[in-house]
Amino acid sequence: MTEKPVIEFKQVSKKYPNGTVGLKNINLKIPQGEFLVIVGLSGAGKSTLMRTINRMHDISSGDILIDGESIVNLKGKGLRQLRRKIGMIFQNFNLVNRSSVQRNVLSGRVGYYSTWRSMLGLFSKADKQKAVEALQRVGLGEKLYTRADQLSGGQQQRVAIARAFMQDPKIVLADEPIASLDPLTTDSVMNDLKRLNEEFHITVIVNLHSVPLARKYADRIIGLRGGELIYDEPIEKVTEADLDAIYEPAVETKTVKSAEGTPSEVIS
Ligand SMILES: Nc1ncnc2c1ncn2[C@@H]1O[C@H](COP(=O)(O)OP(=O)(O)OP(=O)(O)O)[C@@H](O)[C@H]1O
Repeated sequence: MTEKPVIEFKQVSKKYPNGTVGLKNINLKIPQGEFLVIVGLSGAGKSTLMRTINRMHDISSGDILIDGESIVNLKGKGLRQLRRKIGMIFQNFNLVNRSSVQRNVLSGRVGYYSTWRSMLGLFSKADKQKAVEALQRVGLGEKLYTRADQLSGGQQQRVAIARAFMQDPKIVLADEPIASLDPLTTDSVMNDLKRLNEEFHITVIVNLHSVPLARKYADRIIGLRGGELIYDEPIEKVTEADLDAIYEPAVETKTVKSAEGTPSEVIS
């Protein structure tokens, strides 16, 4: 990789307070503008890995660099600035149901306002216009004044994408963004994410259970198992057999391609 990574994991491990291993010695470099899909069985550590990037989870050892700077000890203003440049999309959308679509989308902007201004909803004219454009970008321009809970699941997720876009993020993390959606809606949500990635060079990291979708949208696929990085390949090199191996039940010794392309033994 010649481009400087926007995100770098250096020997990152995470143990939860109850002793469960979330991540084990992860080394990973993600360049700006990549569409990275994380796959793996349930409990493999996909959400944990994603949530260490915006410090929703703290790590136990190692280091995580964003734009070349360690984020693991950030506090206060530094942490707020980090989170401002990282948008997050959740499986269950995380909208304020009783608020309008406009208010939900504008809330993506709160990192740029003082607490009292954002609590009073005192957003600038420019940001209100930006919200309209963000909604138009996801095909929901006419829903500005609709209450969030009057939208379908797919529409709610697209509002969440518009909200993330309002942050002017460098990175968008999408944690199983399509798990609650039907197949048709799934494509529109994935296409919205891909557009953000391609038009604005935003780094997008998505956790997916669907192998066909991972193949369709990813620039690169990484696989986790038991908190370990067991697979890391650009999409051109990904084979069905590789993906099958990642998804085989964790009962026996497997050989899976490693980041360097050399086979490594994985004992589950
Ligand atoms: N807050 C927590 N406390 C203790 N253990 C946790 C916590 N969150 C996750 N774990 C454990 O850490 C491991 C990794 O979980 P994680 O949610 O990252 O997996 P995942 O690959 O995202 O799974 P899924 O696809 O089911 O969402 C699992 O064994 C899980 O039970």
